[in-house]
This record gives sequence, structure tokens and C-alpha cells, in this order.
Amino acid sequence: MSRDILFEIEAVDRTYVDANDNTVEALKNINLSINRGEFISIIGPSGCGKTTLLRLLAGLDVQESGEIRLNGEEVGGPDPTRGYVFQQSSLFPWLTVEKNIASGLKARGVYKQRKDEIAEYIKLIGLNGFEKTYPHQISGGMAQRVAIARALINHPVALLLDEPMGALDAFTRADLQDKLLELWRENDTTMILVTHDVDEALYLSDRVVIMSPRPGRISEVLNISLSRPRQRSGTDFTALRNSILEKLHLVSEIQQPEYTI
Ligand SMILES: Nc1ncnc2c1ncn2[C@@H]1O[C@H](COP(=O)(O)OP(=O)(O)OP(=O)(O)O)[C@@H](O)[C@H]1O
Repeated sequence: MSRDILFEIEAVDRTYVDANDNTVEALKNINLSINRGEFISIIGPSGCGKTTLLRLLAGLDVQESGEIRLNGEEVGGPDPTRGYVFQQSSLFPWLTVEKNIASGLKARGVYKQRKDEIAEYIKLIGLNGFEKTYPHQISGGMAQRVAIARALINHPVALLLDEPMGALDAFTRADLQDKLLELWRENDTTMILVTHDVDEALYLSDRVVIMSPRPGRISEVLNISLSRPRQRSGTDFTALRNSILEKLHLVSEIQQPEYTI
């Protein structure tokens, strides 16, 4: 195994049985290596298995066959070294911003030793002054930043992001994308992002994984060699966006485009 590889996904299958007793091949023969420190996005039509793959990487679900290794060792159950951020804010509504972040440390049993770091993470996500506020008193974008800080404070080797910006308006989303890039650079965390947003994948990622549905497969992995910081309106960016959209429409069985640009 090369030292730079963090996750190795080998011949992974995951099948579900739905409410009508039909077999759903959510993932079929998935093979992918994810490098340490890489920003990788997974994109594809609804139902192609993106969340299933992310949940397997998190250890929240188990594949029927194949293997997923982290640092050469098979992934067991969930672990704070793999932070998971959901689409909708998963903050505890009865806890303040700082207490929500503290809950990350508490879950790991290291609150007493590391509680001084909470202020540092609040600063990192740009929420100074909001320490004592409750989730209902802050915006959706701020809440997602808190969820990211709660995961990051455990120094995860990888942050698994399941459409964390999907429910945000365009301006807040762009702002959070920049924040995510900043956190990625400062923390050297491997970022694995599920998204429906082609621009988001292109703006953030070193590689974009395109998946196709029924059964869920990887149809293509694209290296994005655009220099950073990226210009969303640049010629190369636009050309790549059009090419990805074309590929997505080819793999999608649904005629109505469901991607945002
Ligand atoms: N617990 C489950 N029981 C039965 N079927 C499931 C279960 N979880 C997922 N599936 C099915 O597996 C397939 C892949 O689902 P998954 O949520 O991974 O797709 P996705 O690409 O993340 O979709 P979306 O973009 O809509 O969130 C879908 O057909 C889904 O209905």
C-alpha cells in the first residue's frame, strides 16, 4: 500500500431490500482509493449510492462483500477519527453553540483535557460572539459551520460531508465553501463530499467521482487540475462544468436535469 493512500475501497457491494421486497443494488463493485489530504467529491443522480458509500466509509453501515480499509486496516464501526456532517443541521437544539462543539469532545471522553480548544474552533469557523447562542438563533450556514467544528475538534483524519450545503441559499453556500477550503488547508483533513452541485464539486475538489444508478457504480473519476483559488466563471471552469453535466446526463435515467450550476 502506498503511504499516501488513506482509504482503499475494493470490490464493494451493498444491496438493500426495499419495502416492496425488491432487491436494490445500491452499490455494485465499487473500487476507489482516496489519498490522504485529498478533497474528493462524489456526484451522481439521485439513488446512485452516494450516501450509502459515505456511510460505509464512516462505519455506519456494512457492505455485503468487498473490503474498505483505512490506513491499511479494515473499517469497523463509527469512530470520531472519521467526522460525519449531515445535510440538515444535526445540532442539539437544547445546547448552545459552544456546548454543541463540546459534545464532540464529550463523545470521545476527552472534554476535561481539551475543553480550552473550543474557543479556538469557534474562532476557526468565524463565530466569535455566538458562543452562548442556541441553534434556532443562528442561520443555517452558521449551524453547518458549528456541525463542521464539532467534527473537526476531534482531529478526524477524514471529514465525510453528506451534502452539508444542500439546504443553503447560494450566497451562504459560496461562503461556506470558502470556509471549508480554509479549514481543509489549515487542518490537512481529507475531505470526502457528497453533492448534487457540479459547481461546488469543481470549485472544491482535487478529484470528482461520477456515479451512475441501478446498480450504483463509479462511472468515471476526473482529476481537476484547475489552479486555486478557482474562478467560477473562468473559461476552463465553464468547459469542465459543461463536460461533467454532459456525463451526468448520460448516466442519468431521468430526463429532467436535477443538477444545480
Ligand atoms: N436502508 C435502506 N433500505 C432500502 N433501500 C435503501 C436504504 N438505503 C438506501 N436505499 C436505496 O439504495 C439506493 C441508493 O441510496 P443512496 O441514499 O445511497 O443514494 P444517493 O445517491 O445518496 O441518493 P440521493 O442523491 O437522492 O440522496 C436507493 O435506491 C435507495 O432507495
